[in-house]
Amino acid sequence: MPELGPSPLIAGDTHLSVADARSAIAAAIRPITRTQTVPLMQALGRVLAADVISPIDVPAHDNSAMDGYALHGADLPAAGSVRLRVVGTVHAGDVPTLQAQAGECVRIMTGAVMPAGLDSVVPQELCRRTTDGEHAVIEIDAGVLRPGENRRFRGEDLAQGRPAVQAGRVLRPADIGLIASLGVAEVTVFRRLRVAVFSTGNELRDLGEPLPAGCIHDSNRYSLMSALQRLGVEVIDLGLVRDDPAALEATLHQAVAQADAVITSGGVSVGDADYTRGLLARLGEVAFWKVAMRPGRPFAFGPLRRDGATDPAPSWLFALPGNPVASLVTYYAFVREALLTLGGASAEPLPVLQARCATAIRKRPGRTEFQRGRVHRDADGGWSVRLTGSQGAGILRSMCEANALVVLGHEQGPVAAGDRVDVWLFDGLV
Ligand SMILES: Nc1nc2c(c(=O)[nH]1)N[C@H]1C(S)=C(S)[C@@H](COP(=O)(O)OP(=O)(O)OC[C@H]3O[C@@H](n4cnc5c(N)ncnc54)[C@H](O)[C@@H]3O)O[C@H]1N2
Ligand code: MOO
Repeated sequence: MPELGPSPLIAGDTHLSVADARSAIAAAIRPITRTQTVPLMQALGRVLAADVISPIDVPAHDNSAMDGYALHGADLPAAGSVRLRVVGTVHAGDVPTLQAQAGECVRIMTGAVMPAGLDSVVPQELCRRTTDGEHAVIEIDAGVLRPGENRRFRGEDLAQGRPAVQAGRVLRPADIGLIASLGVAEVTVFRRLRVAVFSTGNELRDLGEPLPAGCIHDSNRYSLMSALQRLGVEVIDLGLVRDDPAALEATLHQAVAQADAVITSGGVSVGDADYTRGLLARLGEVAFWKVAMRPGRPFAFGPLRRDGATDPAPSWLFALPGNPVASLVTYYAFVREALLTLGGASAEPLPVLQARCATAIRKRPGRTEFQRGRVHRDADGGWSVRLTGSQGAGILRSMCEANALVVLGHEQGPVAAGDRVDVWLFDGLV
């Protein structure tokens, strides 16, 4: 076995900025190409691989947006009021054949096809219904309706032949409903991304195992697998691996044989038992290691070769630091979007909110800092953020209490109480 000890931390050796690290990952990875066709009700959360082209206009006809009376906009009065004779009724699902002349209107229900020539609908509560001899009549005052109001146009939602939902979309409930509105029962999606996860460290014990002195329960694998579940990928749980180069190498081989990406935590720093980076160098290539950020500085990324595999694409290793908060922060900062891209999704930038920082924060330029905070709404309608206690990289509790990460940029200096800071909302992240 070749020497796999960690490289020493050389004074002055480079740390990539968070932005450069994100760009390097985005430049390296290519989306998977394999697709499959699934019934619509199995498509929620999957990544659409081909545009859904609308086979019809939606709605298929001009129709009413209200229960009321369809009329000629030209009949609406500029002043005073107008009386219109009701010459028929149209329900949703009817195909109206009647003709309404000037001064006439038609009782119409929401969703019913507009009778030919009529262009406006007055909601029933905005007019008065009376009679004129044996005829029903409505009376409308000036100013309650503009010509053309409350008519929905044929094809205004979707036009026949145009893409209704574009490839790359992670399908949400509204997308499923929209595709159903086209009568489309199956969609083409990318195959599910396969992501292997394992934790490294002699001190780690799994759930259900006794906890000898000096040991801790593995938490990283559980938080990471949970984040991956939310992302909709197929999670391959490879458990715990000891700080033993041979065991780590065997597990990496096992991971690469099955997975598009591999996420490890721990063993990526400069301790005597930190082997992950050395293995990445031997089984693939270290694209970069060490990012100018806190927490999360020791983070390695690169491709692992898949010797003998029919698929020429590498498996990408994201080697996350062991400290529980550092592993989650690096997941949010780098891994989440990378996996979305790898799975074929068009990566949308994360929503960033600006909030007033309740307290001062010490910060020096030259690295990005992620602090755990709780964002809340102020009485004046603005947003404020308060840090959630101890920010140590191992303190998971302050992460649980947070609903956002305060992100202090690379060049930023100290923050004074009341300054505006960028925050990433967790609900946009996971
Ligand atoms: N001399 C230096 N020491 C350290 C540096 C450094 O630059 N020079 N960096 C520090 C930073 S920052 C971090 S983060 C950690 C990361 O180190 P590793 O990725 O090698 O992680 P470990 O040493 O294996 O573990 C760190 C810490 O986290 C606990 N841990 C690990 N895995 C898990 C898990 N699955 N669940 C829960 N907790 C876990 C582990 O017990 C350690 O306490 O290195 C610093 N040191
Ligand atoms: O980056 Mo270490 O990430 O401070 O815990």
